[in-house]
Amino acid sequence: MLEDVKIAPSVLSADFMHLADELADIRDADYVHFDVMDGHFVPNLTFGPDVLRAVKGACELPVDAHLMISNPDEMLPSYLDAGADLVSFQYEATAHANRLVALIHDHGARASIALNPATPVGMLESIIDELDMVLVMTVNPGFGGQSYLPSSTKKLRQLRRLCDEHGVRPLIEVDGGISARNAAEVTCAGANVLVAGSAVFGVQDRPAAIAAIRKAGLTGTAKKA
Ligand SMILES: O=C(CO)[C@H](O)[C@H](O)COP(=O)(O)O
Ligand SMILES: [Co+2]
Repeated sequence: MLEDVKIAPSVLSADFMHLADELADIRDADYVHFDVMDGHFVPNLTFGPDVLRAVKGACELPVDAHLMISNPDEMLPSYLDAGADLVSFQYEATAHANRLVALIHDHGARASIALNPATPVGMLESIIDELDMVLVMTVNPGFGGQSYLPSSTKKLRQLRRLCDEHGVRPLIEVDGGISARNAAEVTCAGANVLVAGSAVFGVQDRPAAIAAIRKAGLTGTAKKA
């Protein structure tokens, strides 16, 4: 059976002055990707829990919160209370990954760990069975509009192998530099949730951009099957 490909446009690249209209434009997507940056873990600052709550109220898509923050242990509850449906925290930002995964599950949300490009997938060996998703950063986090790091493709295959060895099938999300041009490459390597910021919000026709990325991604899925 062919695997589905989910599209998660990142509001990092949206027009913040017209966020409600921007969200209406991506209703064909599967998630809204919400990048939280704190100016410490990454050299950029974006939005907090109140904006997440507003986004949640203005759109019907599940909110896929990506926390690029140094203190997820302290801040995670605020994002869960604000309505995040799926939460990724960065592996590099905590010594208590298991505790955070349990906290997310206790709130009824889905739990994910994000790996920076320099963090090997082997770090997930002892926790992979507990995860609903793994987010593979395909650029160094902090900014939209960067180019896909080619080494990510091999890493996705390694992650797929790790999941196979454990007999688990978490979602595999790729984030950074994804477009219709490389969607097939990443899905063929194992990704099934594609974050796209500039490739969606950087063009006029967002529904067409989402459809093009999905179509290209499905081509890669078919090759893998
Ligand atoms: O987490 C992120 C950056 O740290 C963003 O989700 C990502 O960069 C999306 O933007 P683009 O598709 O333009 O690369
Ligand atoms: Co992100």
